[in-house]
Amino acid sequence: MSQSYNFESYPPLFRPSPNISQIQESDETESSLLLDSYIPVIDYFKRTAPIITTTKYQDVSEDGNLISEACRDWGLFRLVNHGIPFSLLNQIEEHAKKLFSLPYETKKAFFASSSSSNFVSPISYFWGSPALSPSGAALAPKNSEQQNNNHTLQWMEGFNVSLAQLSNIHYQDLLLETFRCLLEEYGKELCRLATEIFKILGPFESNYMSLETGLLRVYRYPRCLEPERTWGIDTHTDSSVLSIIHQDDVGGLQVYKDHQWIDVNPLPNTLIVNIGDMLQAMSDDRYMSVKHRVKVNRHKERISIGYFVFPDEDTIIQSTKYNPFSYADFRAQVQHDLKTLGLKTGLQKFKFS
Ligand SMILES: O=C(O)CCC(=O)C(=O)O
Ligand SMILES: [Fe+2]
Repeated sequence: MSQSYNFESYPPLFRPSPNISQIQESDETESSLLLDSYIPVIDYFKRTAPIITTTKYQDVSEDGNLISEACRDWGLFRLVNHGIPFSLLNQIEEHAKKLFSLPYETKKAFFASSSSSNFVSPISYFWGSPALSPSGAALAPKNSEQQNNNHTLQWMEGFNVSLAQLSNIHYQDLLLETFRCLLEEYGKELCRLATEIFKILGPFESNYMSLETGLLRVYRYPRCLEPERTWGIDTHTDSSVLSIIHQDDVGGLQVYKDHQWIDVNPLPNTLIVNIGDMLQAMSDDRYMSVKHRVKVNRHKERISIGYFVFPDEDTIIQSTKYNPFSYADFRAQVQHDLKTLGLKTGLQKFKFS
């Protein structure tokens, strides 16, 4: 069943233009390829179990374990039995829905940092592009709120949450303060998971992943009248070491594998773990950062929560495949590419020629 629209809460570019008099409700159903049943599912309690024989993993190395095989084959896996209470995930989702349904102007104002009072909000609001400047400011089109003249516009809005700064402040508003506490708790859980997974995939230098850099992204992908012409998030790889995603039951995430796009259909109480570009480089391409994208939906909005963790920004990453670089170098390159080309070229720029 379709949800009702709440256009006031949408960034202006996401509202239908006045000359569309009627919202078309179509009956089309997406054909799902069912290939997602091949995506590796790891039980957290059996995470380091060696793979003996399965039809999916023919080429098992001697030190093979479930997680490293999945990261080598797919660059992504589903994690079940992760120990994060279902109720915590539900509550974050519920609070996020309430916040996203506030008027657009209120959301912008709620999370704005104030230079007069030196207040820097650890939570910022953004829309139209997942890319932010290093200071956390949104890169969404600034002067085009009434007109869609930006072909890179992506159909999403979100809250960007710096975990290192989240415990430094308390919001006066009860909804915001509860949201902050829930995110703080969730952040701790994800630090625990990321640390464990990083250890299993290593050994790596300890500075190659710095929990201090951890951030959460809480996304809403609003309903879209033309889902075939728009992406929630277009094809990309994550710049992180690791990314851990929780999605609601709407679906839309797709992963690229063996020349085809596969729906990562939602499974209850399951997290999705992605390899990012940094882990690809530090593992000498043993693990690959996986291409993925997010579709939008005509009938339902979608909520997802991503955790992203990066290397210490000045640590030099040594690799047999890439020129030595720091995460700060990589991020500067990405910002430059986004500004000049409108897309991220990523690790390619650092590869030994
Ligand atoms: O919303 C999702 O499922 C994925 C988000 C994502 O790919 C990202 O933030 O990099
Ligand atoms: Fe991503």
